[in-house]
Amino acid sequence: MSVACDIVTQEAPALLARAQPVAAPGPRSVVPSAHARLLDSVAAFTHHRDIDALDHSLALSLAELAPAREVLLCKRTIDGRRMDSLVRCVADASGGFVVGACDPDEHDPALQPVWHCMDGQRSHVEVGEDGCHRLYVPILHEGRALGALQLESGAALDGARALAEGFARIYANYITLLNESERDKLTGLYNRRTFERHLQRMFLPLAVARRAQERRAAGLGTPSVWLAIFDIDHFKRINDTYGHIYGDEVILLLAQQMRACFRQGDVLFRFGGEEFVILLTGHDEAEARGALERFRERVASYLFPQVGYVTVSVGYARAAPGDYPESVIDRADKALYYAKEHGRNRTHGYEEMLGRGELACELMSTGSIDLF
Ligand SMILES: Nc1nc2c(ncn2[C@@H]2O[C@H](COP(=O)(O)OP(=O)(O)OP(=O)(O)O)[C@@H](O)[C@H]2O)c(=O)[nH]1
Repeated sequence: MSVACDIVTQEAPALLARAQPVAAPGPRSVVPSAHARLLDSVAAFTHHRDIDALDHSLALSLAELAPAREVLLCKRTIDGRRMDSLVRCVADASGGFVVGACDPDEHDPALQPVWHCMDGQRSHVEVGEDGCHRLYVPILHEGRALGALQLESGAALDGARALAEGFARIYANYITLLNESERDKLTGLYNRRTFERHLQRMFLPLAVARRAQERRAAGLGTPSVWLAIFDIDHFKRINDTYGHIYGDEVILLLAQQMRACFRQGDVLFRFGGEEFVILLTGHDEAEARGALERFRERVASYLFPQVGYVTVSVGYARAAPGDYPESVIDRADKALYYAKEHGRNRTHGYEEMLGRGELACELMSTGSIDLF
């Protein structure tokens, strides 16, 4: 089986270095015992505080210890309806391993057995007609499948089953803790420190190719990535009038409106306070603007308990491959500032405003333009 992968450049070299085979076994007393190797692997992968690095390390540890010529680690979204991420670790010709992150496609027939393993929540071994042995192990937490592992080998993998199940249990506990650290506690949206990783993911070549393919099938052009920033208008007044508990409830309900309004592939963040960010794709500026305007109107017509009607101002900008996260945030922020300055409850795009010459004039008159 083969699943196309983008190699993640930051992590792979370090992991590859660790994956090189030992040249020759030394005297028996210095060869680490199986237990010591196992503990070493667990210590190595639970050392990571970054989820991508953790996923790579788990796949590599299993490939080395099982041993397996290929390990897939597939995870699904919190609502369980889509695949969220896929990591593939595969043996290369030199005896080492290559680890890469992929853009998962739940319709890919090669991934159906992994998907079924999550639904079935049971591990099992299969031997294919090609003589290939495959072990499937779900990653379970509190009765829910967070994802699944697939190990592939030319030899029987029954002996690796307990090992993979044990790793899956440790991983489930650990990833739950890490997930909590990546989410905003009040809303459950991603927090700011995950933004850079999500922005990079939007530009993985396979993610771009897949979006382009979906769009072509729908008769549309290749989409761009857009970053939008929302800010609740006069939120201080809400807090001052109704108290912080009602203020928090507005934030919570706004996050629910975001989830209900945007598409599955769009990524939602709370950056802090009453500031929210969305990474969304749109075929052109009009499409991105349309999605954001729908959201703004939806919020404006929603009756918040006790507080009444609340509005948001929106600024957005196009994100290009290689953009520094701070630069694209800064562009969207300038458009948001313009929306705030021109009456609030409005949506403005950085490029559209630059095109009309509005933003440059505005920023020069307020003295906030960056010349360098
Ligand atoms: N309830 C609640 N309030 C928060 C939270 N984080 C920030 N705030 C409050 O949000 C308010 C933001 O006020 P400002 O930055 O003056 O902005 P604003 O009143 O929304 O005005 P504009 O943005 O100009 O429309 C402050 O009163 C903060 O104390 C939070 O997590 N919960």
